[in-house]
Amino acid sequence: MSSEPLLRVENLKTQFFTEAGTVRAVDGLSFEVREGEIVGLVGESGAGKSVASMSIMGLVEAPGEIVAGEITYKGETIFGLEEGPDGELRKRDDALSDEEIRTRIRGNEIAVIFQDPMESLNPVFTVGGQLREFIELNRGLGEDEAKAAAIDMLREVGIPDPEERYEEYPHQFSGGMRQRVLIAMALACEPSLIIADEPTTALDVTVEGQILDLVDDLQAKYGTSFIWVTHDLGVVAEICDRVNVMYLGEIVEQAPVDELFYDTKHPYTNALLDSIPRPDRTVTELEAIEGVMPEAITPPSGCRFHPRCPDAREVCKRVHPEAKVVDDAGGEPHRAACVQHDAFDVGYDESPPLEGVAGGVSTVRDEGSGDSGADSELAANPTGDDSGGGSRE
Ligand SMILES: Nc1ncnc2c1ncn2[C@@H]1O[C@H](COP(=O)(O)OP(=O)(O)OP(=O)(O)O)[C@@H](O)[C@H]1O
Ligand code: NI
Repeated sequence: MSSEPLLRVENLKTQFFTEAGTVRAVDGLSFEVREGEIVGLVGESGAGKSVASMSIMGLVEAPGEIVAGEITYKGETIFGLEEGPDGELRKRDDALSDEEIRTRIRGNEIAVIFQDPMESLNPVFTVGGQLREFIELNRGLGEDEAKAAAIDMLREVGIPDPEERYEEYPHQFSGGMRQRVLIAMALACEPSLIIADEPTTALDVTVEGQILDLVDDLQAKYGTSFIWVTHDLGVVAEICDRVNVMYLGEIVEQAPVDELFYDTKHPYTNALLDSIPRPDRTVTELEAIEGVMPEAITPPSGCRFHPRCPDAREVCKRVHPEAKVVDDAGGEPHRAACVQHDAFDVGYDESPPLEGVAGGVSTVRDEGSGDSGADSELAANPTGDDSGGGSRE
């Protein structure tokens, strides 16, 4: 690869030290974002998408901690660990300080948009006032200039009558309009990267579609890169260039968006695809993925998806696969963490199918079967019982 990516995340591990145990929320994440790209982070609730986003922003709070990995942004190390003289982990000398991240990176270089605009907007101040103040602080503009810039931004994100709306309070805006305000705020400092954490999840589909179109337009105009966090592959299809599918803190598949949809390499991605609405299927045919995602405190041995995987074999209980290149998609690596691919060579083909788990059961349940015995069994005891002999690292 000739040019350095905008953001590079390598082997990132973020854990929460709770009374119940250590939550391995992000467990060895590696991906990159190139200039002008929209990169998806997709997976079910609890996959670690938000914790990954917070880690990149330097916003992980106790009892959470980044325990491994390196994050590089524009060639600069914004996070990195090394072993100190007593073997303890400490921040590397060349990594930015918290102060530098707060003043130089957050907002100016990397901005974030969260799902709930009411958490980011103060209900007692006008929308315009908040946007103006943000621009004043971050761009060093005077009050009048900042106000003009704020009104321009409101217009830019498609808010009608921006001069009048400037004087209104957040509760006077609809959900979609509030989300547009947050996009305006994120764009206001012309950051190179915006991390959007499910910003359209709470909106109805029509409004969601409008916001996605807006982001597409703004992305083309400003060349801003995005990390788009979502549980919805439909959203991914609409705006992402490349996708990372996450399961229990790990990336299980990584590919350009068309490759992911048309040449899916991981059974979990397949299951996610089966669970999105499609015009050719009725609602009763549409099914959620069987079972529930296990807790990140005690992830299953071997492949973490094996207790829910229709393709699982004995070997999947033992071998923990790291995502490997399984296909070359026109010069773009297509990675998957599944031992059924030749790249793994651990004897998947000879390994007997697993009994008592999802092996051989279709991901799409029969209509009306509801919570049948078989399904509940799949959901039960997802951690399995063989903790010995695993090559989990
Ligand atoms: N403050 C915390 N303390 C303990 N565990 C936490 C904390 N924050 C997150 N976790 C755990 O980290 C894991 C990953 O959570 P995260 O919020 O990143 O998931 P997510 O993929 O963003 O899910 P969602 O789609 O629900 O937003 C989960 O198991 C969650 O319970
Ligand atoms: Ni989240």
